[in-house]
Amino acid sequence: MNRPTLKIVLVGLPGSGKSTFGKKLAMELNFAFIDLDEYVEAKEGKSIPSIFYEHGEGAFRNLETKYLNETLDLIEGFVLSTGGGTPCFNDNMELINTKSISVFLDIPIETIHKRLLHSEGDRPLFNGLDSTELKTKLEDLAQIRTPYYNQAKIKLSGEEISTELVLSELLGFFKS
Ligand SMILES: Nc1ncnc2c1ncn2[C@@H]1O[C@H](COP(=O)(O)OP(=O)(O)O)[C@@H](O)[C@H]1O
Ligand SMILES: O=C(O)C1=C[C@@H](OP(=O)(O)O)[C@@H](O)[C@H](O)C1
Ligand SMILES: [Mg+2]
Repeated sequence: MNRPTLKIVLVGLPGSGKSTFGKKLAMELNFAFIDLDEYVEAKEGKSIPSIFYEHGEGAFRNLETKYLNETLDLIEGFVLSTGGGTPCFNDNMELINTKSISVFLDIPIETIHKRLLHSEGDRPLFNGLDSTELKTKLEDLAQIRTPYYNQAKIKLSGEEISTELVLSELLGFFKS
């Protein structure tokens, strides 16, 4: 059987579930899965937090763009989960839209806030924030970043996103 060539790129706020849902979507569609943060970490041999803390956010953004280009140029299809900031720097959203079908996971901030309060792992943007500060930071990020996310070809709004919903939106996208 021929391998799929469709490239699906998930965008959205940190905590919207891009990494978790992307892996599930790829598995259910039998597509390859790439998480851009994991790809950067594997290529650089460093964790995202250590890149942030040792070299600064600017250095991370340059690496993110470099590896976004590299992954988008892969020949075979895939589901790619980006980082929350990926679409918002270095004209990355334009690049994503030129080379893939972009999908915005538009999850309510309250849901994201709850998820991140219970989530493990080091997220440099939220390091050391209490619950109230985290909520404010998420609201600030949403205000700045939503105009970028809204450029996605498909927008999925709600608390729970399913593979069926993605497939039905993809069908609508290709028919229109
Ligand atoms: N549908 C979901 N329901 C409940 N918790 C979720 C769901 N999707 C993701 N999470 C949790 O939310 C946190 C952020 O998810 P993650 O996939 O890392 O998001 P992102 O990659 O967008 O930052 C993780 O702790 C994850 O387990
Ligand atoms: O929103 C951001 O700027 C970031 C989000 C993270 O990815 P997730 O959205 O997968 O958490 C990661 O790329 C990095 O910590 C920066
Ligand atoms: Mg992620």
